[in-house]
Amino acid sequence: MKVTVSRKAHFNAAHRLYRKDWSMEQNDLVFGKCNNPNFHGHNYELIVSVTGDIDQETGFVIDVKILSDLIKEHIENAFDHKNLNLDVPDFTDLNPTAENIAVVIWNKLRKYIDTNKELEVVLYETPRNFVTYKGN
Ligand SMILES: Nc1nc2c(c(=O)[nH]1)N=C([C@H](O)[C@H](O)COP(=O)(O)OP(=O)(O)OP(=O)(O)O)CN2
Ligand SMILES: [Zn+2]
Repeated sequence: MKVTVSRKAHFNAAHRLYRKDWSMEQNDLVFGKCNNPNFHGHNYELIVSVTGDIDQETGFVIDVKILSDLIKEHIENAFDHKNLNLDVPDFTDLNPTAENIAVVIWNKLRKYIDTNKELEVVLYETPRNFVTYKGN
């Protein structure tokens, strides 16, 4: 019997969507206003879900406090009030799209979640735009 436990979190961050190897014109064409050289910001909303069997002794799939602490330490502390392009090494050579941010978050958390449990990341960049990554 598999059960999913989810924890919500959020962080504010600035970013610019562009490729260093493209001209300004090409970046404008593809990324539009998101290519603003002065950056722009989002209030990101994150939902991290862990799916697995219920431990018969504790009744937990995963202790939500442990999940919350993992998100705080590895995601919020790294991303909150940061410029993703300039302050976060993961995006030095990776465009900080919602898709790429979700994959980076998943990879950061995966190593702390038991291998017999599944991990899913849902990242809202705006109230209407969100992406999902499950590791494949
Ligand atoms: N596939 C993706 N497309 C876009 C991404 C992305 O990460 N993945 N990101 C952006 C920009 O970051 C942009 O800032 C998104 O904002 P916006 O288009 O303004 O989104 P809203 O939901 O606020 O806008 P409405 O159209 O008013 O709903 C663009 N594309
Ligand atoms: Zn944006």
